[in-house]
Amino acid sequence: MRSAKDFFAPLAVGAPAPAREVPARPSRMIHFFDPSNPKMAAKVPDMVGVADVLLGNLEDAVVADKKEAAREGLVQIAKDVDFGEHTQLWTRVNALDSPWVLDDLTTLVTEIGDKLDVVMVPKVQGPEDIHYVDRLLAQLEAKGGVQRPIMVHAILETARGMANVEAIAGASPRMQGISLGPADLAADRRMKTTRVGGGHPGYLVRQDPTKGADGIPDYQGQRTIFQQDLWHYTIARMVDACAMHGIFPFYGPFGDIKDVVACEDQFRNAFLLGCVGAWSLHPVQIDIAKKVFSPSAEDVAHAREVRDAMPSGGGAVMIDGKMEDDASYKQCMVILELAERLSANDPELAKLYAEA
Ligand SMILES: CC(C)(COP(=O)(O)OP(=O)(O)OC[C@H]1O[C@@H](n2cnc3c(N)ncnc32)[C@H](O)[C@@H]1OP(=O)(O)O)[C@@H](O)C(=O)NCCC(=O)NCCSC(=O)C[C@H](O)C(=O)O
Ligand SMILES: [Mg+2]
Repeated sequence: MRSAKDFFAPLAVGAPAPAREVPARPSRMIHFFDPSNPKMAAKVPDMVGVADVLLGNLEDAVVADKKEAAREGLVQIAKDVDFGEHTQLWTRVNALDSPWVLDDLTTLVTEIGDKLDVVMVPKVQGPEDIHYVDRLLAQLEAKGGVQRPIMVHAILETARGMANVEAIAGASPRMQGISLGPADLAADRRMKTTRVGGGHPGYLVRQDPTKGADGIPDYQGQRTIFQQDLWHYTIARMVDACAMHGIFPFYGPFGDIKDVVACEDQFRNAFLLGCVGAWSLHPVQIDIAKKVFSPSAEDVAHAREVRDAMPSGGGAVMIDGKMEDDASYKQCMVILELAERLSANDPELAKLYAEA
């Protein structure tokens, strides 16, 4: 076991010291692009300032014979594009049991380490996977002369990873956050779904049958059905693990690109449960995430009203017929801090909130 005293010591001589706090930068959407796809790659410069996070994906969705092209493409994009102050550059490397990941990490950290904010690691099974990446990143940072520590983001997409989620969240000061990977997790759990995220019409609760005049339930009569959220338990547990360790939880992909309504619902459920962002797979999902993961003007106005009515943050007051106290004050402060952080990057939001 590592001593708590050593937790913030670099894991290689010459590597930058680990971050003591996770940088709280707006990350409402992690926008995936395939760096080996010339059309997508060409769009990256125009997405700077539009997406909070641009992620060069090297793993699933990139076929085996394009793995090297994707890696080299990402290096070129990172060298050519100025990502500015408000857009982060992330990558998703190949899985730790794949033949590509060692070259992914070696190439990316030594060639573009100073431009990479976060490395997303898929199919993380336990804290041992994070320890491996942590040490390797430190060695490569030292070798490449990288000046600030690259953060690590784990994807929760195996039953074992799920069982170890708290240990994964706390495995290293590099841990920036965790995303739900619903497609791989469903397969690993042997769930009987075939989708990439979202709900399922078969996962439902049905209203009780009404009784006829004879008191006998009418099993064949009209009954409302309520579709349930397949991901509630998983997201809630991931959110708790992240909150416990001061890192950020994210919903992952929503594969039905055309169903922008259900995508917005899925993202909003995650936002309300505590997630700070979601993945966008197609440009159309960027605006959905931006809308959902930014607090509404009404919520910001209400949060301000509560804060102003309780300057000490304590006591109990009535606002619009509802009791507000220390606990609702704290929730309001979560909304206000997020609004402030987003406003610093987004003048339109700043104006909206100022006028709220
Ligand atoms: C889903 C897509 C395959 C759809 O692509 P396409 O059919 O080309 O869509 P459009 O015709 O509507 O595209 C219009 C133009 O926009 C460009 N485009 C599309 N997607 C992107 C993008 N992500 N970034 C930038 N530009 C994009 C197209 O090239 C078109 O350009 P033009 O012709 O010049 O107008 C495609 O969107 C896609 O491949 N998306 C990414 C998929 C991905 O990354 N998947 C992996 C993440 S999900 C996952 O791994 C599962 C998870 O791990 C889990 O286990 O749950
Ligand atoms: Mg996956």
